[in-house]
Amino acid sequence: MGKQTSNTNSLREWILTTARDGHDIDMILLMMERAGYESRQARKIVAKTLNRPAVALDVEVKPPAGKLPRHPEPPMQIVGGQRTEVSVCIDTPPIRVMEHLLQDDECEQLIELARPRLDRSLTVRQDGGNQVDEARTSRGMFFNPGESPLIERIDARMAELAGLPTSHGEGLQVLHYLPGQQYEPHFDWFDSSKDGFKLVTLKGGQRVATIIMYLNTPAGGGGTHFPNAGVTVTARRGSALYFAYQHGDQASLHAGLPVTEGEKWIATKWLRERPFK
Ligand SMILES: O=C(O)CCC(=O)C(=O)O
Ligand SMILES: [Fe+2]
Repeated sequence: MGKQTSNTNSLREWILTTARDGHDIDMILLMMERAGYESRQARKIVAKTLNRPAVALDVEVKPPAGKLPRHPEPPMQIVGGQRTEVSVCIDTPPIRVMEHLLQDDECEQLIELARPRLDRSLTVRQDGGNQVDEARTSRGMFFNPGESPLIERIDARMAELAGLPTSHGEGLQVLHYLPGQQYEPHFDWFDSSKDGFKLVTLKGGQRVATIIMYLNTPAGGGGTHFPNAGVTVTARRGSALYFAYQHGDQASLHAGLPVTEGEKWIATKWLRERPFK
C-alpha cells in the first residue's frame, strides 16, 4: 500500500484488487493497519467495499444456550401431513432445499391474504428499534402467530420441520419484491456486540434457523444467494429453503437476489432458541 491509496476511491479499488488476488479479509485488514489505518475504520471501509455487513469481520461463533434445530433429513419428511422431499443438502452452513413444502393453493392464499397488508419492509436497528433500510427494498407484512387456521397449520408445519416447538417461531412474514428489488447480504442471527441485542433477544433469545418458502416462481432473478458458501437456491413455487446458524456464523451470509423480471413472493419463518411468545 502506498500514497495511491490516500483517497477513498483508490483505496476501495485497492481492496477489491487485493481481494480478487486471493488475499483474505484478515490479511487486507492487517495490511491496512500496517499502513496506518485505525482498526475500526479499516473494518468499516472493507465491509462497505466488499458488500459485507461490518459484523462479518469481527465476531465470535457462539452456540445457543437454548434449543438447537434438527436439520430435515433426506430423502423426505412428512410434516403436518405434508410430504416434502429434501432435494439438496449442504453442510456449511447447514442448508436443505425442500420440495413441495407448501401446496399451490396454500401459496396462493398466503399471497392474497398478505397483499392488502403489505408495507415497506423494515430491518432491526442497532438500538433494537425498526427502520426503513435501503438494503431491503421489498414490501412485507407479518401474520400474527396462529391468527387463522391456515397460518396455524403452516406455523406448525415449519416448527415440526425444524424439530422445534411452535412457540419458538416468530410470526410468519410475507415479502413481495418487484424488478430491481432485493435484500442485500445479511445475517439472520443477532450480533451480541450491538446495543440493541438485549432488547431483540429478550423474547425468545437468539435466532437459530430460517425457513424461506417460495410462494411463486419469479420470471427472472430472485434466488437466495449465499456468497460465502457459493450457493444460490432457485425460487420456485411450493419449495422452501431451510438453513441453520449460530451467532457469528459467516457461512450463513445470504441475500435475496434482485428480481429481474416478474415478481417474487416469499414467506419467511425465523425460529428462536427459546419460546418467542
Ligand atoms: O428474499 C430472499 O430470498 C431472502 C430473504 C431473507 O433473507 C429474509 O427474509 O431473512
Ligand atoms: Fe435473511
